Amino acid sequence: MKTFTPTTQQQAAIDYDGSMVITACPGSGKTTVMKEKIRKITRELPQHKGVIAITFTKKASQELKMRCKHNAHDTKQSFFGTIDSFCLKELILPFISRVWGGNPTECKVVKRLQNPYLLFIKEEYRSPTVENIFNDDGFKRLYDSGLLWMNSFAAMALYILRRSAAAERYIKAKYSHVFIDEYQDSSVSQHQLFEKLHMLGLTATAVGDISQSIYEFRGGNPELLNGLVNDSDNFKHFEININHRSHDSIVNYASRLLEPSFQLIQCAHKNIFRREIVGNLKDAAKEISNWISNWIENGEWEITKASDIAILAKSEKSLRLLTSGLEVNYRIYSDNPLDEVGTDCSELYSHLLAFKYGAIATTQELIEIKFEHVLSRDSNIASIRKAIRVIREIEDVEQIITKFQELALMLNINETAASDIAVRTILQQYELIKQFMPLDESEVQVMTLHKSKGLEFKVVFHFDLEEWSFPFQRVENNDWNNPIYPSLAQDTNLHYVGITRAENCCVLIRVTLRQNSLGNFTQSAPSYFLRLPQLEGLYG
Ligand SMILES: Nc1ncnc2c1ncn2[C@@H]1O[C@H](COP(=O)(O)OP(=O)(O)OP(=O)(O)O)[C@@H](O)[C@H]1O
Repeated sequence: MKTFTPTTQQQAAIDYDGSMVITACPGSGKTTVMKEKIRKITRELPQHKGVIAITFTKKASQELKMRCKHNAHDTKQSFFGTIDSFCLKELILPFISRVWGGNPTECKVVKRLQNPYLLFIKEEYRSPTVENIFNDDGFKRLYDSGLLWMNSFAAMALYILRRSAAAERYIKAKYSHVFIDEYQDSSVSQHQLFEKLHMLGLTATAVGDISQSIYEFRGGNPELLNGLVNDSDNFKHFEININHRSHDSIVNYASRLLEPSFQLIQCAHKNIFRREIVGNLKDAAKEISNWISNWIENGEWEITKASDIAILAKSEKSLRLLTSGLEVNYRIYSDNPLDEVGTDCSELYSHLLAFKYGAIATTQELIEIKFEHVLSRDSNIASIRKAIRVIREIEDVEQIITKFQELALMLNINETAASDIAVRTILQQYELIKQFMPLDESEVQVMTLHKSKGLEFKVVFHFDLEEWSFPFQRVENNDWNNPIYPSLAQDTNLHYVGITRAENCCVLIRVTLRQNSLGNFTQSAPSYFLRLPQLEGLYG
């Protein structure tokens, strides 16, 4: 991490006390600004109050929490977590029984709805809104059947705030501020919840970057961030637009990708390169393995360890082919069989594996992530701790699964079959087990472009830059000569996110042989992204 003296832009955003919206380019220090603001605010708050700090991923929230608490700083009653965990822990579990009766702690949290439950609701909402909850009694039927559907959490939280004065009083009494990071990926209901919290009197801060919007397919809507920028009566707009992370030549390239008339920054060197490698992704991996080994050995690009280097690609399939040819130590962050199950049970099991293999370091950390709400209704903490600790001591696969099932039962999860099978698969493959171990600095980091969001590396290798690989293409009406790019704007943002992860060097790679959907290798053409005229002359 570089030493941090706030710039004038950053300082202005840190100092402003009212509600605000911060738009920030990659590497501009928005996470650091949020941290400084939270530390400043919590210093002044009485012991019984805190701020709500919402981030897009759990990893980001752990990072923000750690940075806010640095040097034993007391964040008081502050909440750090994702929007879903905020809605669940602070509104749904404590208050839903006041509006719908029943006992929410008996309910199961599910990520995906399957039949017959899918039939309870009028349509398969991508991201339900509070209006949907008012107009579709299927949501209450789901709850009455013991299900809490994650996709509906923000809308349900809003529904509770509209119907329960006690919930409103609780939030107003406990929290003074709300922060939401990565606002460009917020859904309509998350946006409405943010506005509701603001209306309740909380000072509200939204932080985001339209150009880093990459989750529209999941209901994210970047226009909501623009809406706040234009709402100058309620939100003062601050822009932080200096990229402190990437070499100026990388900033030039990335900025021109989005804005062909971007005024270039003068720089003596070009640290962004295009390379064409003959062969397929496996051949390319062999070739870059040599470059990587040499660069690590000679400390090129200020690399001090292998984990300073990232290999990014659009698809998981490409990553699998790539890693089959890599001749350096690496860690792949791919979707594992538990991610594919996608239930509350699979999520619990992922955390249990992370504890077993060390990515979650302590029993306390695991309890805070997964068991907190159980403890509030049943303080049998000693037996939970004991059950958790045993996980690290056993090696037999079936014994491990039995222990996982016991812990699942403590969270009212009875259906474990699909996750049991996934754990069996993971425990048979060292590469999958590795995902649950703490970061090893001797490993190059391999992941999809989506997973790289928010991260930074000294060197980035960006693959999949062939036509048909990235951006996504589709043929309509059998017109093979004029395929269309149906998600060009989001794909351009994703390419931008990938490039701007790099601090000192970014290598854009096209392989000459591309694997098609049938698994065959065919001659490739350069990606649309490599043919943009505004990028000519900007790479080495
Ligand atoms: N004023 C500054 N001076 C020097 N370095 C800075 C400054 N502000 C931020 N940085 C550094 O720039 C890098 C990017 O900061 P940070 O991760 O907070 O940016 P971000 O806006 O959250 O990025 P992104 O949106 O791309 O994830 C970090 O290494 C950080 O230490």
